[in-house]
Amino acid sequence: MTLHGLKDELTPDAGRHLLGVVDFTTKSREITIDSSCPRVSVQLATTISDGFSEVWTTARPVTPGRYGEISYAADGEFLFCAFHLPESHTYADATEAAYADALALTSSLGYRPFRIWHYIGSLNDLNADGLEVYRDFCVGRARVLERHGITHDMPAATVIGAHGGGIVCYLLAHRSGTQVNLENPRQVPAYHYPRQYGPKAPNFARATHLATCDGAAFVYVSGTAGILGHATMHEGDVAGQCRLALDNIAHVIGSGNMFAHDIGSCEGHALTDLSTVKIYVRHRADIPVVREICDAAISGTADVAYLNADICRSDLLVEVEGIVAVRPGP
Ligand SMILES: O=C(O)C1=C[C@@H](O)[C@H](O)C=C1
Ligand SMILES: CC(=O)C(=O)O
Repeated sequence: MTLHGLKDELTPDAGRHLLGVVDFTTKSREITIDSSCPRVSVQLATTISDGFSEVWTTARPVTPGRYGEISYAADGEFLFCAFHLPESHTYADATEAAYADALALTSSLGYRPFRIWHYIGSLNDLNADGLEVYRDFCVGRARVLERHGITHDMPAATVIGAHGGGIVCYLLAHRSGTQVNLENPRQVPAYHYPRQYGPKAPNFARATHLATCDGAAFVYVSGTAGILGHATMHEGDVAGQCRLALDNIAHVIGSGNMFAHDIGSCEGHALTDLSTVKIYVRHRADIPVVREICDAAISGTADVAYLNADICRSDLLVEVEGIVAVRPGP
């Protein structure tokens, strides 16, 4: 399974099969299952030309399906699934129900999630009860994880604002790979964040290393911001936050952290090893500054997308996620 890339076209390479397609586009649409896999839309492009598709492919034939509100496709080793919650006055209950279905689906089919993305409209606005929408989402997610006894072992994740359209969640899961969820010694684990950030802490790893059954290996880096410990740093300074976010990623994927998590040959990776990067910038006017900093740090051959989006704390101005292809698969 691999990320075919951030593409304008969906044609997979010869011998590959579509597992899941995520359209970053200008309007929210219901999830469809066309041809063989779910097609998800995230309302995060300002113009059609800004849009792109995140295309996940696999070497094995894919079988699509639905489980309650969850659309999915699986090839026997990898699974892509997604759900869309319509705009609502509050989200905790609907998040709890949909997350429960997603975890029930993956575990009933014998898959383990290794990367999760969530895109949430009005992320920093207050819900009908006066709670920030992101914190409302975290309450719903926490209820399910606490019921499943999942306290520390969620994989890499991203929660980012969308330009509308309720909540879109999609995830990747595997059956027989070797998964190690990574933390960053310079940051408090999200699941230990103090209550000043919300009634229920977020729950995700800073990154996930996956060695697949096919001999490939990847590091999936969570949405990463300018946070040290649990505190936002460089308030009001988008360049400072961007440099710290990149430094946090460099620490997470570096040799010291690989060694600390007993991963393989403990080889480390650098920002120039990131092959696919999505960069989220709160203020559109800040994109040029962020682009100058990131383009200088990331390889010129990487697939990079810059998106104007809200971020899960109102004092955060930029967030970066990425993938390192440690060993390519078949
Ligand atoms: O709540 C999350 O899962 C999460 C929030 C942000 O810190 C970042 O996008 C990563 C994950
Ligand atoms: C807020 C954020 O980006 C984090 O918890 O990493």
